[in-house]
Amino acid sequence: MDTHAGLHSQAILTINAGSSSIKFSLFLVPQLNQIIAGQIDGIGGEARIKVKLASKNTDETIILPNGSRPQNHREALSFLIDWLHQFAKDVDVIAVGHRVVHGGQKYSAPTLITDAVMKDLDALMVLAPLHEPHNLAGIRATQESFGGIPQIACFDTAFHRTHKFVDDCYAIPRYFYEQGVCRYGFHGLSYEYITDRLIHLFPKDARKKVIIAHLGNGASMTALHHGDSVASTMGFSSLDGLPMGTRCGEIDPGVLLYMMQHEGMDATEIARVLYQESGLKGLSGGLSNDMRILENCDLPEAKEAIDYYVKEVKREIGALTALMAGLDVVVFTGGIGENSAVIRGRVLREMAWIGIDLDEARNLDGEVIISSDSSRVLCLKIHTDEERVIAKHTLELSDNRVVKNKVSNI
Ligand SMILES: Nc1ncnc2c1ncn2[C@@H]1O[C@H](COP(=O)(O)OP(=O)(O)O)[C@@H](O)[C@H]1O
Ligand SMILES: CC(=O)OP(=O)(O)O
Ligand SMILES: [Mg+2]
Repeated sequence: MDTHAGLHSQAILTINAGSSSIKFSLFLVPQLNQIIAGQIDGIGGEARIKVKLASKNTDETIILPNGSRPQNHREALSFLIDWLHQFAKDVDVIAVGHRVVHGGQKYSAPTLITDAVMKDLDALMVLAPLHEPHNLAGIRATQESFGGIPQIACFDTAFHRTHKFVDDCYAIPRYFYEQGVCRYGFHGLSYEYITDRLIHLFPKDARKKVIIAHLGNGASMTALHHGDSVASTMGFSSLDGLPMGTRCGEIDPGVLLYMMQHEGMDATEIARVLYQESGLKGLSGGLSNDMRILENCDLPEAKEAIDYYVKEVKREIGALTALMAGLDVVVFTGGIGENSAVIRGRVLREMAWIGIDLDEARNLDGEVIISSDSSRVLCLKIHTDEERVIAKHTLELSDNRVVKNKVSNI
């Protein structure tokens, strides 16, 4: 495989270590042309590496042979780094940017990673157990493999630090808030990318009252006014809000008390059920966490899981609209938001009362504008690109570091 990047081209590597996959990209500097985009998934099972080379404009999937299949994220990361050293040997990686899901209250912007930063992030691991441990493992793996080059953490929570206190707190004793028990909101890199695209594509609408629905394996929605996040459906952890592939979404805390008091479940068991056995998978009776499979299944449980999903998306659009006192634009993004005309269609048709007029043909064709020309609310489908946001911040911060080093060395 040849990246056609040219010998000793300089590039930024981005790593987005998720709950079940590791996404990676190489961007040439300074223009940030993406030369490789890829993903390792099926970690622990039949691991595959999917690669898209800009030079070929094709997707290639390599099913890893039995002996070399990574069994966990650590093995997958070391496999990925070896693979990159081999297949992108014409490229010099000058900085690595990482998606880090949780930045807590302290980190409201991308940050150059130091030992002190890693110590802070280690302490946040408990708040995002499905993501943060993998994010930090990714950082450690690239620190070992790429030596002293700058490593930048880009936080999912940072985008939401514009919320007012009442949109961030829970109605529990105030000292919990002081301890950091508050609504953080996630998927911020995706929201940042979509906000930039909106400003570029629809400058007159981008600063109005906007809801972005990031519907992927993890899912959340954010209300934006004047381009700033005012509220989001995910809260303290990545469990809250919409139902997800395997996560429950909003739930009465009384259910957790019931699980403890009547089922004798401890925190580890409850966490497993809420993070890994719930959502679409749980409601479909264990059928699948994948919307594609549920959409193509005739069993009533699959239908009910989709009905619940659609109901919750509508409910949250209503709630966020109420908080903004209006709605001008709805954007769908993420794996489900971008690819499922069924889900987009159902949500938008059933919300016609709010001023939405869906254009069925545009929706089926997956066009960017999916509402009719006479719709009061503009409805859009926009592909998200968290990796590009990471690369942009990594370039900015690593450039600064190079300049600073030069200055301090004089
Ligand atoms: N054509 C499709 N129709 C319905 N759902 C889809 C389609 N393609 C992908 N999806 C959904 O998108 C999900 C993955 O979304 P993605 O945003 O890539 O996930 P992640 O949160 O892991 O980044 C899959 O689990 C699947 O349910
Ligand atoms: C925070 C979160 O839910 O992330 P993902 O969608 O990658 O699972
Ligand atoms: Mg995602």
